[in-house]
Amino acid sequence: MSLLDIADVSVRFQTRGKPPVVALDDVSLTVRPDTFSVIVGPSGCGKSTLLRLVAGLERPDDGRITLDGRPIDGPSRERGMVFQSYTLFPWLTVRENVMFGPKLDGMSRAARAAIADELIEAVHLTGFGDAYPTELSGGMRQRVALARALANDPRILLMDEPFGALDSQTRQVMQELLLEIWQQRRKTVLFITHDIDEAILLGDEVHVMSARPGRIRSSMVIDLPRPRGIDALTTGDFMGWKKRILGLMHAEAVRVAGG
Ligand SMILES: Nc1ncnc2c1ncn2[C@@H]1O[C@H](COP(=O)(O)OP(=O)(O)OP(=O)(O)O)[C@@H](O)[C@H]1O
Repeated sequence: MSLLDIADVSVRFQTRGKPPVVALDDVSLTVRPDTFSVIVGPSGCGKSTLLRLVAGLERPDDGRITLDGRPIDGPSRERGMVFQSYTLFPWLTVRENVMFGPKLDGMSRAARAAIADELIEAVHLTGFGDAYPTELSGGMRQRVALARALANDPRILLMDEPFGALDSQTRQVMQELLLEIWQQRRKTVLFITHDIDEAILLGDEVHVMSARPGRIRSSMVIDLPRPRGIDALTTGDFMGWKKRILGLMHAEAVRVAGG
């Protein structure tokens, strides 16, 4: 049983005076409810394009995408987004940013304040509710973005390289936080990264994409035990998965380089 169904999807971008860019070529994948799925692939393979389709920000040229059996025909807060460059509303405080969706839904002040308190605590930002985004570090802003997406109680969380702009230490802290939140809430997540460690650490399923035109090259179920933490990175099983995915990515890089 799948929640998200991506079936035979292709995307071509028209470019002036040149042949169209085939960003995605016949991509199919399914995401089961309450699972964490990761798409990993080289730069330019179409990862962001795929996520933008699911977000409803773009439409496929061929194929179809359904959530709960219903076609996706535009953005909706049932699909929460956390992107690398996702900007918070700078004129709103942390608390107001988190409460933004529930307020649009007409939720009472008390109910949305309760949601904001709970989520601000869940992302370890207790005490920062009245701060403005400009007063926060990059990692803290991404925590707010995550809390804001969760406040809408989305059917699926779409994350496009959300930690890509962070330094490696902050990135690990964010990965642990996301693992903790996922363990507690079991949201369905579709996460994009080009970082193999991140993909294995977070994912129940990892889909490896080929270089352009983007296709799903291989899909695997990562059976590392949960709950997971950063210490999983050094286990033998982790290394086994890493070797396998590195091999796939390397073969792809060689193919593209014409080797
Ligand atoms: N609007 C557009 N017009 C023309 N080409 C585009 C457009 N958007 C994306 N592309 C091209 O489609 C391909 C896939 O882009 P996409 O951003 O989805 O890749 P990606 O895997 O997310 O890359 P990265 O990891 O570098 O962010 C790239 O070659 C890109 O240049």
